[in-house]
Amino acid sequence: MAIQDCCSQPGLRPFADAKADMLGQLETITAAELVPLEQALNRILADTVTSPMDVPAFANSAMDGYALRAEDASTEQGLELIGTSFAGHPFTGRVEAGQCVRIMTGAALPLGTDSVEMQENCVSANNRVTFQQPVRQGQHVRQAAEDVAQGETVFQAGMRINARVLAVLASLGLEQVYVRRPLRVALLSTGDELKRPGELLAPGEIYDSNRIGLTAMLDRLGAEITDYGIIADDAALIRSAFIKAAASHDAIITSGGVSVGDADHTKTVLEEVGRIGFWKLAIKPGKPFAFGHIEQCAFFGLPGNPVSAAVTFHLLVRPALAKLAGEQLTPGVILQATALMPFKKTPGRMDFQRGQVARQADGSLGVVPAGSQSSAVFSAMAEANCLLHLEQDRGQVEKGETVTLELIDGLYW
Ligand SMILES: Nc1nc2c(c(=O)[nH]1)N[C@H]1C(S)=C(S)[C@@H](COP(=O)(O)OP(=O)(O)OC[C@H]3O[C@@H](n4cnc5c(N)ncnc54)[C@H](O)[C@@H]3O)O[C@H]1N2
Ligand code: MOO
Repeated sequence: MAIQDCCSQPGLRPFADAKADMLGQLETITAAELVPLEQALNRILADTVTSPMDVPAFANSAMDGYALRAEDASTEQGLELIGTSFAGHPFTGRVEAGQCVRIMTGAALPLGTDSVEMQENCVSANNRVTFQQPVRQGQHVRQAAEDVAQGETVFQAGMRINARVLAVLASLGLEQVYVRRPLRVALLSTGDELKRPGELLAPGEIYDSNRIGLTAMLDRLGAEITDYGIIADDAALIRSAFIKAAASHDAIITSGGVSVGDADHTKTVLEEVGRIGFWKLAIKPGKPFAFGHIEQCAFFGLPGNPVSAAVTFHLLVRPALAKLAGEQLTPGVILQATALMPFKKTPGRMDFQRGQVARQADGSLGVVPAGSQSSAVFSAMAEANCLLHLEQDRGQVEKGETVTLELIDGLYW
């Protein structure tokens, strides 16, 4: 008989249901601004991007060699060399039958030619070039509009501008781009026990690690962060911080104080000054996660346990911020792998255990736990490269069973 999970409780909200409910309650900001490309990295496109031009704008060579008419390549006495086309300095004349032009990679294809042969396959002497093999029509030519055609939709609104997108925007000649304004996010840690790294710890105190980790993730997502620091476990202080932050932010993110202890005020204050969307989910880690609103400001109360805070940020806050920002979120990479060791689990909560996945000698994917699965052990989290998605009703995973997992390496955290 399965041992009952000590922390499973009836009435916890299933993850998928809560997430869908949350996303349904969030409204996307509408404000957009025109920014120079130099400032557009990591911003969200507010508009569809259509190309103002063909890219490339002209047919050009993919090789250093000779431009010719393909059918002329077999001419025994070779072709007359009549000029050179450099990138940025096209050959301006017209090439007639029996003639060719020296051409460099990226140089415009001269009028009258249709193909390029790389110089390694040519012999050039006394202003004549002979070709050692037949030339296929159009070979080594990058045709106009081969990359992007004028008027073509290149990117949809909602795309996050990464370095690759930025380079494409530049290739279209765009100097500026319409993006949504950054989200304004207020961040705070609650807890009498918290000190900033560098401060001396009194007995019973610990360092606030959640805030710097959450700041780093929010930074990577391009949010404008207001750091409210550490707020003591005092309902009045928490209340005034929430009210102040709600007036000028799109979202408030807190960590700690969402459970049921005597010093846990976050959820109670949220109920008082705002509205709770939900509290307590059938997930592990992160059960006491609280979502709601204060006025128009979205509220995300993350549990204090560091692993719970990071995992619920990824599972819930990340998609919520995408909805607020109008970002089309690219789905995570979900894979199946074989458990190379058992993963302890009891039915009751969907469990996002931290794992290390790697390709095995036989080519299959195998996964092992990334150290302790305690939600207080963050060092194991730092070693993980994946999150297992173990269904709510599933029990212990035995060695050899297949599990679903999500890659987390290389993301924003
Ligand atoms: N009777 C019950 N107790 C608890 C339950 C429950 O259902 N019934 N749930 C447990 C679960 S699950 C979690 S998760 C935690 C969440 O608690 P809180 O959100 O109220 O967080 P705190 O109690 O304030 O802190 C928990 C833990 O994390 C440390 N912490 C807090 N903030 C930070 C920070 N910024 N950086 C680093 N570490 C932090 C804190 O010192 C505590 O050790 O509740 C369980 N209890
Ligand atoms: O939900 Mo808590 O995060 O299990 O420790």
